Amino acid sequence: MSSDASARLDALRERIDQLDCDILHLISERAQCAQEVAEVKLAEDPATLFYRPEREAQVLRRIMAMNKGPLSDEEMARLFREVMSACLALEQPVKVAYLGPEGTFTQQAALKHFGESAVSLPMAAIDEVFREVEAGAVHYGVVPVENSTEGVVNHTLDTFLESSIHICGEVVLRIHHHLLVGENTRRDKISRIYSHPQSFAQCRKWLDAHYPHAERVAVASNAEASRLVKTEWHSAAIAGDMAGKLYGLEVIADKVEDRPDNSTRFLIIGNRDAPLSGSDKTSLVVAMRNQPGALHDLLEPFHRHQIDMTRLETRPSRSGVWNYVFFIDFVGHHEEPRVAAMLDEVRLRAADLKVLGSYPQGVL
Ligand SMILES: C=C(O[C@@H]1C=C(C(=O)O)C=C[C@H]1O)C(=O)O
Repeated sequence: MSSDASARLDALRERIDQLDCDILHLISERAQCAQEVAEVKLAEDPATLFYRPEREAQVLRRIMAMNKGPLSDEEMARLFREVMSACLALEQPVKVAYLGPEGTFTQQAALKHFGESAVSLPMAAIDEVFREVEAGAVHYGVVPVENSTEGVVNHTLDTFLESSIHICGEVVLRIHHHLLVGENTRRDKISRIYSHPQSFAQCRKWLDAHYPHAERVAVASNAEASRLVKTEWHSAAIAGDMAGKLYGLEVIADKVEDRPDNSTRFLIIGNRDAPLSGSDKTSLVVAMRNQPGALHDLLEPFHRHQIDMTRLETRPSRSGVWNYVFFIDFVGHHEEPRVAAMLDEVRLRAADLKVLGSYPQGVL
């Protein structure tokens, strides 16, 4: 290296050392503020929840709005996500149950939403996640609710019908699937592929084109698929990064999902509603009587109050009273007067109406 370049490098590194020192002090000062916030919250209410979804969403949105680069808004928000996660852990580490096992996309969604300092616990089934939250064994739960390619996760919606749980957040994850093998796999002899049925469905065309003769074996999770591959020389798995890393598998074809925009939406469930964050969504379940015009009656107030509906799902009723059950997501918070007025009208027309929760729109 020339002496000029070497001198420049030294100067830049000295500057970086100084900046790191400043960042360190600023992060520590921020963490102290968070500790004081905890004291204020406790003094107000001994049963307080330290985690505040609406405030976290506001912090991240503000950071993204202020960011001028060179790091992207998403990258900057991801860094601040971790700073907040660590600050919250000083107040109280947040405990989160997710649909396991370890290595699932739901775990990845939990990490994306709560950061690395959260304590996350894998559950074997969606109802178990609900139960843990209801019982107060964890603060929050994370469950998948819809995939852009494969549609809704019916089991999650059905569980809401029988639960008093609130939705207090959403997180959307881009889903990339890879074809993975173990160190003993004979790559030219792959005759069996393991994966979760949803993942098979999301990679159907790719598999038809590249492995038309391999047997497709559906298993309970992509993590389980990855585990099985370790023990067989003629098998591969379709799974995501986390599951592959967990079992030390190697990617032999990456991003094999049929649609490049393949993404899954997850819900954060808890025992309390989230206050207004300024950019919110609401989820409802509505039962209508079995009579002509019922769907029109339900939708008309949304139209008149100009409320933006983002999803409408119909599920078969599980009791005689609820003939039609509709799950509806829309933009707005139930505390906004315009939304409250619309809800009052729908309530009069419906056999039953339950607000599952108003929550900040996914930021990351
Ligand atoms: C510091 C607070 O508590 C938690 C930590 C936050 C943060 O680090 O910015 C934000 C919201 C809370 O989850 C707060 O409520 O302001």
